[in-house]
Amino acid sequence: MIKKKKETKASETHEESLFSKEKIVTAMKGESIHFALGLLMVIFGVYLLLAFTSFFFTGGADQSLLEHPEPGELARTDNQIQNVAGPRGAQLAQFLINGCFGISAYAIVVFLIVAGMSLMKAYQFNLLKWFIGCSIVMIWLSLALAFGVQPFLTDSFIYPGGLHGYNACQWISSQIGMPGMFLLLLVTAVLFALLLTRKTIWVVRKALRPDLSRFKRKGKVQPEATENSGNDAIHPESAETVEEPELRQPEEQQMSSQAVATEEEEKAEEASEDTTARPFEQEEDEEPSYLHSSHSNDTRDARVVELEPTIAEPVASRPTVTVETTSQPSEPSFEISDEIHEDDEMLHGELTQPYNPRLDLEHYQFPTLDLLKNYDDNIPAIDMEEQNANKDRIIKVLRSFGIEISSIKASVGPTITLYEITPAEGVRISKIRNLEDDIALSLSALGIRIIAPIPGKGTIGIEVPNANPHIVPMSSILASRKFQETTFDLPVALGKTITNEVFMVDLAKAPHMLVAGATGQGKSVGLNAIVTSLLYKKHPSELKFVIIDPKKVEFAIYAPIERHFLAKLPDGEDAIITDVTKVVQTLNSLCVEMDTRYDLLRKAGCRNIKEYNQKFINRQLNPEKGHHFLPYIVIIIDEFGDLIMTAGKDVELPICRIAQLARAVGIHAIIATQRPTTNIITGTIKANFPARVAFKVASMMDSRTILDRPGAQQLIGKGDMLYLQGNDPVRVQCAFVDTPEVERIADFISKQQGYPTAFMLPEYVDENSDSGSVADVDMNRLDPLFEEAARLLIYHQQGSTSLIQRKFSIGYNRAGRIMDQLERAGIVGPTNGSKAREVLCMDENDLDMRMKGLKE
Ligand SMILES: Nc1ncnc2c1ncn2[C@@H]1O[C@H](COP(=O)(O)OP(=O)(O)OP(=O)(O)O)[C@@H](O)[C@H]1O
Repeated sequence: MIKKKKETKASETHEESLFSKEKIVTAMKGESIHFALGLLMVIFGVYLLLAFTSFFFTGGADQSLLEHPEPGELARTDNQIQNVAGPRGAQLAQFLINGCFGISAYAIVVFLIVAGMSLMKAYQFNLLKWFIGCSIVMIWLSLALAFGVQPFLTDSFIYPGGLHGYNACQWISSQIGMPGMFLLLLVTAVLFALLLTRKTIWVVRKALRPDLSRFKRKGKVQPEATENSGNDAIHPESAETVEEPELRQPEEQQMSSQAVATEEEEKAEEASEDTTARPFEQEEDEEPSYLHSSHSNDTRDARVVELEPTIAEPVASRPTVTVETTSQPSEPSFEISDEIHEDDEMLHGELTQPYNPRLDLEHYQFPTLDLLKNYDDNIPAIDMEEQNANKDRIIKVLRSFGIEISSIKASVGPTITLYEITPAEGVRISKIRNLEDDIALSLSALGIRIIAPIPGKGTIGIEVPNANPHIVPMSSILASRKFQETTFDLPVALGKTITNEVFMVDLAKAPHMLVAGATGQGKSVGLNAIVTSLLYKKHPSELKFVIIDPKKVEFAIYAPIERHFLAKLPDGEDAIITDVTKVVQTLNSLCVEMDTRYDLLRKAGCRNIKEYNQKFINRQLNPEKGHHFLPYIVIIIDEFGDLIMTAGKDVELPICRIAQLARAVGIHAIIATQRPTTNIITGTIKANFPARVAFKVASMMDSRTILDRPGAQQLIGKGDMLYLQGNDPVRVQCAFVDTPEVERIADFISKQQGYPTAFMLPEYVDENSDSGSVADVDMNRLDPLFEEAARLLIYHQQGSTSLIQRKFSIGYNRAGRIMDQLERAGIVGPTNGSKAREVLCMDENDLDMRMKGLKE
């Protein structure tokens, strides 16, 4: 029995070996046939080359013989044909050049040699591409020559475009005229060039606009090389596929001068666009010899050292170096990976210029200053009488309390005059401070504020309201050089200081602002001034507002700019949020947005939005991996007190999260309240809103709540405010912008082309809310986008409805339905609070199987 088994086994082994021998023989035969065929093609190509070239010199003499040969004349040994390729070569040349394609028949020679070399495996070419390329060149050139050259060679024996070119050209010209023929040739040439290299785009652009400067990339990735490189190292046969010697340079070469690098990049780009391979000898010459030494049958000394200079960008320019050592007895593989962050990859190809976020709305015009009211005529001259009277009174009052002063200086602001007093020697500052009320009484004016001492100076300030205050028009602030030339990321022009200086803050640095003031003291105007100054400086692609207006009327004027500057929830009907439940959802959605942005920043290796956007602009981040230009988001919440009263912690918690974390990702909050009490402006909120704006408040307590000090109760209203950031508050007269002005600005913007919708915030699904069960989802009527959506989520490994919405430009409801179907199909997991759903399908194969199951 055992013996029988052994016999069977032996015979099987014998058969196997025979079989494999057969296979080898067949393979060898196949290879020989290919080689022989290739050789024939090359030789035939060379023969045609000789015939064609000789035809140009001898064709005239041979013409009559070729066209009217006596029977059997050409077959005779003493034929009179002068072509070096003999009568057959002359006939071929006569047929292919004059009879068919003219001079462009040389394309046949090129293809024959290319195809032959490829079959012989001397060089590797993509034959289909070469075939199509040669055919197009041949046909186009024959037309072009017939069109452009033939008319000038009327008495030559050669038809430069051949009969084909001549006839085709005649017919097309008869249909579309000579100019039409010319344009047709031009456009087909450009399209073909585009097919060959994307550089054509640049060349055409440059031709259309010569002052265009090419964005010099510092480096780029050749994704094909990156993807293949790992395999190349493991399978030597993959070395026979397309190789890019430039991409496999040793490190020193990588570090060569920028000029060389740029040249090489261009070469590499061309190489990647052209599938033409390099000769194998060339590869072996250029690559380190050990590159091909692996994976022979003898693995004892196999070493693979692979250099993948995937990225030539300076930060990530270090190539991944993988050293794999295998030996007998085998040693553990050893890998040194000087990792390049996946998202630091630079893109290449058609991306020749920095990304321009404004390009989507490239014709967008910023609002003009003439939309604002001009109050210039109203500025009153300094009332010297008033100034002298105030000075005398101050001196008199102080004297009556035994305080002598050595000098007094007045700075007249728009609504307040600051009297700067230098006390005589030996006068204690606290004494003056204690007399604040008495001085105010004797000056019989409200709103006296004593600053003792003025920070950084040894003087005491007494602020006295002007008898005739004048408003600070928004136009004067926005027209100021300071605003016009600002380099702030989010410039907020608040008004003018007491010394008539334009007062501006950078909201990006603020980074969150608390605005308080009793009713009617200028809060709404202040918020409008903030929004207006941002609208005058920012493009719709760079800034989005989330406006929360529980009073429902104050901010309705911004509704028209929804598609330009507003952000809203995917299912939000109005971009101006007035409903408390929507407020909670929106704030939570902003937290999701914040988390997503942090994720993007982390992947990109950036610390803040500015760095991130800069990288994106430089095309160092791959949009395919979810990267996109991030606009700043400014959240404006009016009547915050009302919200806290109705929604309490539901509002406070997300606000605090945003205030604590969102700065780096470009989300900034401005909250305004009439009631600056401690139950509304809690400790946590205060701690996270370092920039405070106080309009006049009702009591000293309120002032303390908002500014941590008294003073705001003494303001005079109408936009008189204190701005605190850091230690000392600055008194500012807020710029005035009234409703018709804002309406005009909104109208100006809304009339321009905008985005299709408002900026969509990510969805937020409340874990506790009663959402419909997925069991109810109808799987018999799958959405037409179901499969594509599944592939998208699998690719990104992120189960996000907003991703589906964005990619397919569909509404929230449809995206939500698709998501429910995906959950039901087991492709994504259940909702996961504010996070994206888990994708349960690992790859496309898995999906294909599930899809099959669904279709059955
Ligand atoms: N910066 C300013 N310059 C001149 N006048 C101003 C300024 N700000 C406000 N005012 C005047 O004060 C009035 C009330 O201002 P605003 O509507 O901004 O107050 P508010 O604090 O928002 O009040 P509420 O809380 O009741 O909405 C304005 O109609 C205007 O006449």
